[in-house]
Amino acid sequence: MWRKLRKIASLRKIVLALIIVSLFGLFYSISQLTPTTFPVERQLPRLVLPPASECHNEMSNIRGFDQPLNKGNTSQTRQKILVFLRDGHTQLGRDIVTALESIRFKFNIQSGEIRNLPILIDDSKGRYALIIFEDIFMYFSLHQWNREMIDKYCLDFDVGIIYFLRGSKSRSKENDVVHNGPVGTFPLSYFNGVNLKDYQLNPQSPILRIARPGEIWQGFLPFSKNWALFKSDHSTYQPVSFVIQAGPDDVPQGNKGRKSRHRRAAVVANKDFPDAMAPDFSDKLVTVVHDTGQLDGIQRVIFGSGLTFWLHKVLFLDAISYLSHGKLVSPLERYIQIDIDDVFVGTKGNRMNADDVTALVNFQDKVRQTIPGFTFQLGFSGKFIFYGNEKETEGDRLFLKVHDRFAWFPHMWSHMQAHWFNNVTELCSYMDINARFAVRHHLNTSSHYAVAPHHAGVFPVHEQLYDCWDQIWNITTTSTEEYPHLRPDHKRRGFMYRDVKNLPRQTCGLFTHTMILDKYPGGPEALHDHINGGSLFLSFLYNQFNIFMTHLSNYGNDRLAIYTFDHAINFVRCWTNLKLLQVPPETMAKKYFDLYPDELDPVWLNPCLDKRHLEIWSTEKNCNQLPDFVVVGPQKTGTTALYWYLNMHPDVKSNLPSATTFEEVQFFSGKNYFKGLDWYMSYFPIPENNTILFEKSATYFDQAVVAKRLNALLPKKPVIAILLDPAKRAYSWYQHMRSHDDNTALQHSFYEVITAKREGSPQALISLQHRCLDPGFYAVHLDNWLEHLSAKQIIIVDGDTLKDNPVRAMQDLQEHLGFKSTIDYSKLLKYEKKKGFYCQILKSGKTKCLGKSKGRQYPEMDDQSMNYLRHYYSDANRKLLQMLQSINKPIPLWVLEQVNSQH
Ligand SMILES: Nc1ncnc2c1ncn2[C@@H]1O[C@H](COP(=O)(O)OS(=O)(=O)O)[C@@H](OP(=O)(O)O)[C@H]1O
Repeated sequence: MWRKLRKIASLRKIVLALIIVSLFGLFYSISQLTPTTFPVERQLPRLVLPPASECHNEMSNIRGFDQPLNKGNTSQTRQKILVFLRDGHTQLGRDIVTALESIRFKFNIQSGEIRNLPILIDDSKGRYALIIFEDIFMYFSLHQWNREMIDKYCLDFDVGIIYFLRGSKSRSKENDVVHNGPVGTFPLSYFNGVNLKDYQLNPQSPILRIARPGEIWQGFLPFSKNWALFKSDHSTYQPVSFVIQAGPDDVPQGNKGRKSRHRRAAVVANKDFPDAMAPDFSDKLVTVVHDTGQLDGIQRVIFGSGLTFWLHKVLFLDAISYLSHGKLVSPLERYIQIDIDDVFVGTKGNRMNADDVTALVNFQDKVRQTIPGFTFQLGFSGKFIFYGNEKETEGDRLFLKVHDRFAWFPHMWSHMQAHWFNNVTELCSYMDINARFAVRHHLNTSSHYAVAPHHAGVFPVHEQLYDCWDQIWNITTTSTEEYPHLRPDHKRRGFMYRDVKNLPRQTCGLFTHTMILDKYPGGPEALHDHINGGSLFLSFLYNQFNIFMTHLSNYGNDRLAIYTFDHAINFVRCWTNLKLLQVPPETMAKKYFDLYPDELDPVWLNPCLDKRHLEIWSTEKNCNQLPDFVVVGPQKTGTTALYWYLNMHPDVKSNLPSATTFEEVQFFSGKNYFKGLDWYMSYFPIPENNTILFEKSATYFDQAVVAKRLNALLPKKPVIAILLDPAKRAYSWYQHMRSHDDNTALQHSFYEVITAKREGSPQALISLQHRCLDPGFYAVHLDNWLEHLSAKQIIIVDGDTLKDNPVRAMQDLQEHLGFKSTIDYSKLLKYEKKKGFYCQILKSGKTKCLGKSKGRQYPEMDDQSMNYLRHYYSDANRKLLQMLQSINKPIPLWVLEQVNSQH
């Protein structure tokens, strides 16, 4: 009995103990439910793809972030690179340019044989902070005098040089030819013809900044037989990276028949190449070398191959930063935002179920360990909630339950594209339904960020989208990959329109139709390449701000998006010192435009010239409603007369008049540009067949920004500039201001105006002087036009001929413009003695002249002013003559006279 009782008692104890243990366990589990874990609602997650493994180099970050750069004097050089490229378009040349454009370093290219060096110094400042030679032998084949000039420049301005020396491919057409020999006159030799593997960075190299040593890029390095390997006895040379010789087994098999062409590489014994460079790495070969400048004071980095291998792209940026002493440096911070589009959208079977939502939350928590505060931005279209199958409906419910784990941004109520709506009220009402959906479900949309389905409406601009974004959501930030164009992707940029900041969005390689890794376009290898040093990695490398767009379906199925970003973030972490960060979209936009203020102003493009843009442009719009040519001025050269004459042609139609600036739209030059393309197009009629549209705004010619803008919107279209003796033009402007009762012009003689000292004179006087004199530096302005337009596009009209013989001027012009039918202006124009100018012959036989404000009556210019201006413009006119001759343009008689009179 006692025994029984004892047994029962001990059983009770066990049960009690079990209860206590379970309670402890429960308590422990609850206590562990910190925000970084998430209660898993359903077991059996669908994740089949393995997570990324840890880096090998956790302890090896010797210098950590922001290691000090090569110290040197940077105050005497500009932030620009001089690049010497070989003739023709080589892959390496393109890679260099793409890398520089991607990281947005400014550069000047000199290509082909170098006879004369470009100007290196102006105003005693070095024009370049770094020099790059695509081929080191270009440098050695320079005339000694030029080479010495470059060396002296580098010494005087503390400027470094990057060279590329590629093996057989760079210098000979033969493949697999073993070359070896000295590297020019440097105490350095090279050889190639060896298959290589296992790329490794030298942790001791001071060049490394973005590149983080410690990992080994294992395996065979494709095309490495062409890589040059360096040897030297001199301690000025230090290795930046190492490789080792691959054995025959390391060569990839059956790789598109490549193997058959491989000759067995002769084993290169290290002793054959006495080497002071890498005593501790005796089995290693050096393919990127740093000349520390011990010999001649010039620091150099020499790449033994091109930039095809991804790590060389990283080292290239590091070499630029190091050799320019940090003058050309990209910050280490990389801001990341990952948008998930189409939340609640998607066909049955392609949406996320509850497990996927859980996996997403858990992944977000994991990313937060690397990127503090990382939060996915979810773009929703409320209409389709609960449209999935049962499990997906559960997923939707869980999304709503854990809504506060994410940031939310509006997409469109039913994933509609903004440009389908020309009626703004209708568009806004759809947005409003989505807004009410967000309120109902407490979705946090406080980021003032939105993304338009298919980018529609953002660029090309659909005003209605901006209206409704403002009205319904108070949107301040968006992102698109369509500005200025989708491709090339490294040239995507940001812009601001109607106070909405548009950030460039990057492509991450996940598509709506890609569901699983096995079916990834190009196979899983393609995605892995993309992550491991390929385009996704390069996006992190080159862009300080990365907004990636992904889709809901990529987080269901095999959760390819989680896999992709897990591995991509890990790869960046392991191989670079880049610091991954996240800030809210508005803050990101602010940071972006603080860094790239030049991008704030949009540049309008013709939507019809980009297929993708045309697809997301309202069908009610018509690109034919744009001018076929533009008269650009300058002011007071007879532009109104020309405008009037052109309008007399039955096929030619000008823009409609403006309420404020009359016959001129003045779009490209001032504030009107920010009113957008629709505004500009509204000034043109929809042309009939054969109609030729044109615009004239005399303010365009001398405003530097116009050429770029005009050519962006109207590429290849002709522009017409009228050149009149700049002295006469200046005087005409002065008289124009007097007749407009301008106080300064009334109070000062012309001579006083043009000779006023720029220091100490009243602002109004200086301003009047500028407007009189500056447009007359025709060569300077033309030079700017020629930077953006071809010489063929520019038509020069002689202002004197236009005034004194408009019949001839108009005949010439019609021919230049290639009009199908030309008209005879002698039947339309007649010199009117009383007016002193040509006037239009009316049907009645009477004449009609331009109004009083054109062809004014005023006294002739005084001799003193005339002599002053002759001298003032003498250089400018001589340059104009040279420029017109060099671009094969007819020379106005007055230019010849002015220049000849100087002799
Ligand atoms: N046919 C005809 N009728 C009237 N005026 C003519 C004509 N042809 C050329 N000109 C010259 O045009 C000068 C005015 O130039 P713009 O029209 O370019 O001036 S503006 O910039 O638009 O204000 C104007 O300058 P002013 O003489 O100073 O008034 C004229 O010299």
